[in-house]
Amino acid sequence: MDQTIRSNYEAAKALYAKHGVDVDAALEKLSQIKISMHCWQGDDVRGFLNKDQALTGGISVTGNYPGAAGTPEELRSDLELAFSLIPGKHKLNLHAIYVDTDEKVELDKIEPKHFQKWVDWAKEQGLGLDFNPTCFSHEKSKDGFTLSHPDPEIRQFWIDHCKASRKIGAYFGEQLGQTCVTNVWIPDGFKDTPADRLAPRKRLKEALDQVFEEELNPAHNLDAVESKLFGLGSEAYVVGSHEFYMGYGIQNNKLICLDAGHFHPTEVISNKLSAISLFTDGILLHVSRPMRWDSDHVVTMDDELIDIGRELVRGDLLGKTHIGLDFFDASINRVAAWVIGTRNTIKALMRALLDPVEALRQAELEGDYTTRLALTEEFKSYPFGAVWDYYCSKNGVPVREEWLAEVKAYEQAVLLKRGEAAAAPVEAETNV
Ligand SMILES: C[C@H](O)[C@H](O)[C@@H](O)C(=O)CO
Ligand SMILES: [Mn+2]
Repeated sequence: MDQTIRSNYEAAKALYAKHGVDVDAALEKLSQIKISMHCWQGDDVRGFLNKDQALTGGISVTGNYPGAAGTPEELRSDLELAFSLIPGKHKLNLHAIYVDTDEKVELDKIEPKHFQKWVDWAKEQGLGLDFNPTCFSHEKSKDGFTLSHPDPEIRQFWIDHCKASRKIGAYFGEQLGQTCVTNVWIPDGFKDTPADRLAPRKRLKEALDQVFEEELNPAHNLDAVESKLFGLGSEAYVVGSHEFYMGYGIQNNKLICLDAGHFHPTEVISNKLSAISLFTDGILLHVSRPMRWDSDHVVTMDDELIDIGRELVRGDLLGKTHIGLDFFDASINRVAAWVIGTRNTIKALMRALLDPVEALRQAELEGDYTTRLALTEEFKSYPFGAVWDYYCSKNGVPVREEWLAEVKAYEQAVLLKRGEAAAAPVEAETNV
């Protein structure tokens, strides 16, 4: 290891130790945290099942940066580069549309065998896998409803798809020896004020009961449910709202998924963690960055990311929280997007682990809010960068912005040589 990195680390360690922070122990803890990196940043949420199908479901990717992955091999190659630039061993989060098979298979008929190549690859790479049914970008979701659709046949199609997805999740967990989280998110909702808010929610509740009917080994698969406030074309009403899934998750022992972009603009998920943790065995996060709306910008080191890290550490929630990422930006190099967002998430957790939590708690208990604020502010300029450099170097990944040269070289050698079709911009869809 570079001598400057080591000596900067030693100096930083001594400073943190003055406030009772054991930096080596913090890094050991950090190395145990897995981030579930989402595959869909690599190809603008297209997948390989119906590649020509427009992205629907009220989500949107904008930008036309060249080099989007067009095949599973390309996506895996891009992921390998991204993971090689991120410290630690992590997980990959797959969506059902990322099937890797020559067979023409429908969503309600997918099986573990259609994902075998992903499993083999994950084993080889030492990665865990998470999973999601894809209840959008499909002919049967074109009018904006899936599990809560009034037509029982269409509803059944999506129920069968979600059931099939859970079995794939369980297969991932069993094969890889790491629990898979299978997260159900559906776009169902109305553009304008509904006449009946209750009926679709009743249908969704009943559909979910069928989806989760079969008991699966929780060591292999854990189910999660993800709420949303609104989407493009579902501005007035979303069937699977936060209150709906809070109730469903708590009543049925499902992980509640909190996506940072799925709430009112002044609402933050960091402030929900401690409350939800008191009533559930586990939580799933979709760390994202909303800008004015659920825009899924790449995660940066903003106040909310720092607060999410703090809440997980201070509430001792790391053991029960599954940390997933959810952003998709097609206006910048997609591998860089993964690296920036994932490194930031890990770095925010490291910063939280380096906070003088005991001293802050003590000050708060004593009503000494002056000390609480003073320490919090001073720690913002403590040398966490030196600790981060050491952690990256120790984990054999590039220090500071050195990773960018590798991404740029890959862009020249690989990404820019890919077909133009793969890089065409994806337009926003609206349910009209
Ligand atoms: C592609 C994801 O499943 C999707 O982004 C979902 O998690 C979501 O957040 C929709 O807004
Ligand atoms: Mn999400």
